[in-house]
Amino acid sequence: MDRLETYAALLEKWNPRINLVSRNTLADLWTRHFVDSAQVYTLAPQGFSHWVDLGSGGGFPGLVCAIIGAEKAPDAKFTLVESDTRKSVFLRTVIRETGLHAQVIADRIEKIAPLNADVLSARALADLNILLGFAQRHLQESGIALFPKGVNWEKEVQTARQSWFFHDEAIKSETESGAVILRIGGISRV
Ligand SMILES: C[S@@+](CC[C@H](N)C(=O)[O-])C[C@H]1O[C@@H](n2cnc3c(N)ncnc32)[C@H](O)[C@@H]1O
Repeated sequence: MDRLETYAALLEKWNPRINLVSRNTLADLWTRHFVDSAQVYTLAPQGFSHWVDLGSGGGFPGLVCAIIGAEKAPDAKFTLVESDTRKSVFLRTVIRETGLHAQVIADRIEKIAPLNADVLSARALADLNILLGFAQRHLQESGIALFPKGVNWEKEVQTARQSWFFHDEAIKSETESGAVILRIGGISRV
């Protein structure tokens, strides 16, 4: 909780300058962003060792998961990929101020070397079809992808099946009616 409080204070301080979360969700930071991200952590497999969050922005869900992981999985490594330099500086600042075991790669997901994650997350980054391409590049064969998705998730899954084989489970979101977290594994091209 101390780490989350530090994170929240930095977010409130930096947000007017770099728009890490939309201004109308800042008042609702704890539910809309912290709890929403924390629920993703609960779906990760036991004993994971490298969690990669793509397009982290202000750190959701990756940084919140890294904060939980600092206590629940102290040996695990967290990597956040964010191409926007100013947002990366913010993420590194929170990591330093909270003493987390996490690194930030300030580059494009498509450009960097494969990260070999066993857990991969991404919220509000891209269509499932695109996300599966990212997952194929950065996730181990036996790894698990966790993608929060809005009410149109079924359509996204249907479309993605035209290009990808995968098994999926849709877990109801605790924070948004009709939304889910897709838990996906066994990803390969059709
Ligand atoms: C809509 S924001 C979502 C941020 C955060 N995941 C959240 O849910 O609050 C998408 C973020 O992904 C980053 N991004 C988009 N395309 C990217 C790419 N190809 N490589 C790395 N970062 C990317 C953007 O800079 C932006 O910060």
